[in-house]
Amino acid sequence: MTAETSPAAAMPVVSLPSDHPKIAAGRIGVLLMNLGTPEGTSYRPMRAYLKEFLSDRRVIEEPRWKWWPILNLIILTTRPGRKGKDYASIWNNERNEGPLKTITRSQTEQVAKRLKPMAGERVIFDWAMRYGFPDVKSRIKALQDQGCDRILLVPLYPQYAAPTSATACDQAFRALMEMRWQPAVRVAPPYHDDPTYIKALAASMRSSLAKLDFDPEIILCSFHGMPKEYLLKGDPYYCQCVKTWRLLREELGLPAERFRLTFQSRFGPDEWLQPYTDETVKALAQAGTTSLAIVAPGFSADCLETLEELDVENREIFMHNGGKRFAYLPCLNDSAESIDVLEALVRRELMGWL
Ligand SMILES: C=CC1=C(C)c2cc3[nH]c(cc4nc(cc5[nH]c(cc1n2)c(C)c5CCC(=O)O)C(CCC(=O)O)=C4C)c(C)c3C=C
Ligand SMILES: [Fe+2]
Ligand SMILES: [Fe+2]
Repeated sequence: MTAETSPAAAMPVVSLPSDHPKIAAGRIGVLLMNLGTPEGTSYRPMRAYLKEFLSDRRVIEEPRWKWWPILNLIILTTRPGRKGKDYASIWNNERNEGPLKTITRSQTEQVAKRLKPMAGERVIFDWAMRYGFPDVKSRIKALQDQGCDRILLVPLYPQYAAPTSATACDQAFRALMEMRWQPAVRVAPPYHDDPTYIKALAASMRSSLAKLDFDPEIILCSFHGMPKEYLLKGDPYYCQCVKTWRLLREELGLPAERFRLTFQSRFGPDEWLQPYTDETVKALAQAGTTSLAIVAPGFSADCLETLEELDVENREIFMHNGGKRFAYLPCLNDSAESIDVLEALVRRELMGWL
């Protein structure tokens, strides 16, 4: 006898109101998140992108009253034009987007393909950008609309930093703040010392080096920089970069003087993590190094900071100061090794959910 038919139950029957919304549930979302890229290379989209990026308190920690005039009256008048030209030189004209977007989309599609046998229809893979589009909020909402009541966030940064990994998660949590029925959320941890990542980097470097017609005297291992103050306040980024560099050096069997750690992309007058990539390139060339290669293991995908800053600007610095042969070794991008890394990470972090 069920509760509904029991004589004791002159009690009300449990039923949903007819206008109760039908909410899909039972699926799992995996959201790969990278930094972002402008929507175009002309002044307006460049300005919009830089304004969103450089207004983020995770990126620039200066007090608002101090930063607002610098950003709005100085940086946003000159930088959009100058950086727009740089973006134009690396732009994917076929798709009309920055390479970071093209590569992140491809990484997501390939990880989804690899995990299909395990994930079936239950797991939905998607990707988002912290600044610009597709934005994190709308993709989280889209996952929820498709029935994802569990979401794994995957910041595509091997080394954790507040201005990258944390701000991507902040944006995801802002989306959750607007939800009545929040999905359960997991965040993939940094993978700076994951053996799959180190082995993938070593394999990729060996194959890129084998294609060169010279054996570089020195290889720079260049990471994106950040203000030194962030390290002193407790950001683990620097230490994780150092560990990646050490493990990669050991994996490649290179001595420290031949495989050197540097930090690029300094912005503003404050001291950033040292040694600086551009100053090291110049000093090496001036001291007589004639052949140099640069690799950037902190970027999961090639972007402005690698294709333009390293392969164009730093190449020029090296050549103008007496260097003869220069090579930029590409990021893992959407190579099979890169997908090995992401597949292992996602598999591990989905444990217990699937
Ligand atoms: C000004 C402060 C910045 C901090 C701190 C910072 C940290 C940081 N950034 C990356 C990865 C990327 N940064 C990229 C571009 C970029 N970075 C900054 C500033 C800071 N980054 C700016 C202003 C820009 C835009 C370009 C420019 O105007 O110079 C990119 C490339 C995006 C693309 O579309 O190609 C990446 C990737 C990391 C890992 C990091 C860590 C501390
Ligand atoms: Fe940056
Ligand atoms: Fe840069």
